[in-house]
Amino acid sequence: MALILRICKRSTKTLTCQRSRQVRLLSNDVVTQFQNLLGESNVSIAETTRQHHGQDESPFPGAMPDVVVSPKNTEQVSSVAKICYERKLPMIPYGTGTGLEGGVCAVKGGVCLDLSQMEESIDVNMSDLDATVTASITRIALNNYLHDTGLWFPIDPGADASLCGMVATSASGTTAVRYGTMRENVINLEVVLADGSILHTAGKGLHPRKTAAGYNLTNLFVGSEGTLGIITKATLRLYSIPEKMSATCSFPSTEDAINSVEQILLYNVPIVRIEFLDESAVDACNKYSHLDHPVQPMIFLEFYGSKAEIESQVDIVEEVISSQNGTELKWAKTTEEHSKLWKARHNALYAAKALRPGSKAKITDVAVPISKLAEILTKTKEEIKKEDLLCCIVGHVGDGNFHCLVMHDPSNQQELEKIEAFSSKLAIFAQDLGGTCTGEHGIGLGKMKLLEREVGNTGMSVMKSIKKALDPHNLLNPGHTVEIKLSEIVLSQS
Ligand SMILES: Cc1cc2c(cc1C)N(C[C@H](O)[C@H](O)[C@H](O)COP(=O)(O)OP(=O)(O)OC[C@H]1O[C@@H](n3cnc4c(N)ncnc43)[C@H](O)[C@@H]1O)c1[nH]c(=O)[nH]c(=O)c1N2
Ligand SMILES: CC(C)CC(=O)C(=O)O
Ligand SMILES: [Mn+2]
Repeated sequence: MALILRICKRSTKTLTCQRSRQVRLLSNDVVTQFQNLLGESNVSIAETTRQHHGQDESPFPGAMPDVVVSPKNTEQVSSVAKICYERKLPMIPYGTGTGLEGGVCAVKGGVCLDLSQMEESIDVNMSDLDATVTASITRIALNNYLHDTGLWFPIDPGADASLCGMVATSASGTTAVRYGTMRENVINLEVVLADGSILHTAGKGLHPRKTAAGYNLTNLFVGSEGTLGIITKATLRLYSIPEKMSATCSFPSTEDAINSVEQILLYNVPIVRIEFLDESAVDACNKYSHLDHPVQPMIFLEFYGSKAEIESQVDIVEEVISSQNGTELKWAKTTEEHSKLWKARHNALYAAKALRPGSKAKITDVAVPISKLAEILTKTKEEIKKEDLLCCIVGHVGDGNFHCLVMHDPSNQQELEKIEAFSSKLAIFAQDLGGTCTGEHGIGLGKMKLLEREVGNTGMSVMKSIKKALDPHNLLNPGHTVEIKLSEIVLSQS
């Protein structure tokens, strides 16, 4: 037991001095081994490269890996994993670094596998409405490729993330209310496991629309945040590109806006996007994206379908919003206006940060059952006022999911503590209302305790058993999501 305690203490120290850590975990011969395998230009120990790969778009301070390798195909990923497994080196998969929960921060050093340099391949089955992509393909690249086919992949987190990274974080975004999240849209995955073996979660080369064959291994990897395997290929559902129209509507209060959303959903209107912005978010977007909306709570809506279908949806929506004191729908009349509207929504993060130049944004991500949305938003607004926070709220309210963007000075400890407390309180509100601490951004570095609170001891112990079964040496993205401690590894091996 004494030995175990000593090991744990040392590992904590390594963690806290990550940023200034000079001594690398790697010996030169490992670097040479990677160079022989991948070619010199695909292995980097340059500080700027390591820094870039140890940081995502979250406010977490980055943590550099010891080396960044750029495998070109699945076999090379597998060979890298075999080396890491043999030498017990941490492996951190890197997609495009747009994550918002510190997922790529190499908190225990190790080998970053930059998958953006993998050979690009998109294999489309038009008649089956699916496509298989390699890990370097981003969602915009896929949609550009598909453009002339009349098909698209609709899951839209705003950022041009890699599709396999979106699988890894279980991403969603503005269109989930109609198309679901990554969870509902992945058919099969190719995954390199910790020891380098290659798994096809739904069987090699298979792409059925449904399956009841054994455990759902595909979904096990959705939201696994690099901690269970390295996703090298994903087979995804495609849809036909519909006709679309967008509009906006302002409300005197948040409650009126949210009541409208609830009713629109209850009337079963097949809305494709229904996004909420509070008055601070409207103000920020007006300034940043040169819009002129009244500074009041708003919803942005998008309708898909034929002219007649859209008309019948709009009839219901107009009736609902007028009963909730909403303004008349203001339509985006041209393609440019349509793009400008959604671009402004997707740039909400940058708009919010511009309210306080030089600030960072703490981003919350709770989701609650729709019936509790008005209640949690009211409580959240009260907290924001009480704590005097500079905060914008945006939300995929059709899914009961919203984000507070709280601007702060990361060097101001007092401010940081206040914001962390606000963020935890909000997550606990959500859980107590039957919701979750993360609708789409993941657990990453900051929400492990909240995950425990959410799934309970038994849930946690099942998650840890899965982690131990697939990654017995805790090499895959250690320090994130579901952590098995050194003591548990030592005990389980003795
Ligand atoms: C402005 C803006 C707006 C948004 C968002 C970001 C930004 C910058 N996001 C978050 C982000 O786009 C989302 O988390 C992506 O899924 C991350 O994909 P990357 O390829 O960038 O993964 P990134 O490289 O950031 O990695 C994220 C995590 O996944 C792991 N990972 C990456 N690729 C992997 C692979 N091939 N195999 C195994 N593990 C892998 C990493 O190890 C890490 O833990 C978001 N998200 C969302 O859901 N809804 C939204 O609305 C938004 N909006
Ligand atoms: C920075 C976040 C607010 C990004 C996001 O999830 C969104 O814009 O919906
Ligand atoms: Mn979002």
